Amino acid sequence: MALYQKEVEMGCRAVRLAALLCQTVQRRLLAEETAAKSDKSPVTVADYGSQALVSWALQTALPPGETLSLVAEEDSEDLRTESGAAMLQRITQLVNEAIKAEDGAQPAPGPLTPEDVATAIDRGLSNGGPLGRHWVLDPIDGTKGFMRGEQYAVALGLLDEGEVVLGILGCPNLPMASISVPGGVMAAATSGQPVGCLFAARKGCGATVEPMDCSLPPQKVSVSKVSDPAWASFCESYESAHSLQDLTANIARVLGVTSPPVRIDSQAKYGAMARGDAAIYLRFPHLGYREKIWDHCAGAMVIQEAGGVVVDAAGRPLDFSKDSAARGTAPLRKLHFSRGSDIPS
Ligand SMILES: Nc1ncnc2c1ncn2[C@@H]1O[C@H](COP(=O)(O)O)[C@@H](O)[C@H]1OP(=O)(O)O
Ligand SMILES: [Mg+2]
Ligand SMILES: [Mg+2]
Ligand SMILES: [Mg+2]
Repeated sequence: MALYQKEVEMGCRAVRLAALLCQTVQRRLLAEETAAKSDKSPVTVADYGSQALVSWALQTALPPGETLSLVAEEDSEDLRTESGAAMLQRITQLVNEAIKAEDGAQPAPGPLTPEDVATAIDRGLSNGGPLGRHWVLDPIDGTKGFMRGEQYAVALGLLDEGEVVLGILGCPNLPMASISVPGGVMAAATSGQPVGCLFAARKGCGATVEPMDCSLPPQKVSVSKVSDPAWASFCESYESAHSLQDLTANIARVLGVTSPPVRIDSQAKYGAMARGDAAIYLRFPHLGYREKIWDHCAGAMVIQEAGGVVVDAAGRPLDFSKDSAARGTAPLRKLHFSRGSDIPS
């Protein structure tokens, strides 16, 4: 079997399963399904449920005795408090429903308990690092977009000896049709093509996209061939709190970019760019914010395998292998992306 083929299959199944749960929650998003973490960022039952499902699916796909190493965004601390108990119950119910919907059966030896779900979530507490294999997960990247009913991604990468070897992006609300059309996402969503994309990239093997609903086979994707910035479109965060939009507007102006920025949430931007919907992604977080490896690992791999380049503001490649006590952090304070290295930093 081709290198990492089994891992791609494991990862795609895990991401599809998680996306199923996210779609269920997004359809009936209720106030009580949302909470605020200690850093004040929002978290929903779907963030936790998605992480529990990916962790459970990956662990059960490993040979008996092999332990999963997972670096993931969420942990069960708040769910284990008295006030978190009801949320944990709800997550457990959603997780079991998603497993049943996929398989038509509950897992042996029976439905997962709240304790099983909390344990699955906490499997994401690995520190990662340069040795061995580590899966890297953002169970919902773009939680704010998810809560608005817009774009988000289930983002799963795999590090092997410090190198990213797999990237899988489930984007349940991204249309299969290009969004670089007048009317953008809304127009693409009503074009008759399916909505919901699964991007997968394996080191040295290129990147593919297929509909989340499996209605078409995977097809190869490649980044935009536009080399003149005057014809390039650039994308950035929808949330101005996540990136310095004044700065990116200035950079775009200096480059001669004429079209307005495409603003969508999450690593869905990397997916859209991998198939050429935009040519440049500029991201400059506000001072003091530290990017996490799960926010870029899968997306950067998809872009690289689609022929693009992802670098930090100094033009250096991103390093996802730092083993850190402050889990998951990587030296990505400022990030920009382009097909070449011609953007001033
Ligand atoms: N203050 C912040 N600055 C930059 N990025 C942030 C900030 N707060 C959250 N994020 C992360 O930004 C990403 C959203 O990307 P975008 O801004 O491109 O839509 C997510 O990874 C989100 O985390 P989360 O995974 O919790 O949603
Ligand atoms: Mg978050
Ligand atoms: Mg994120
Ligand atoms: Mg997240």
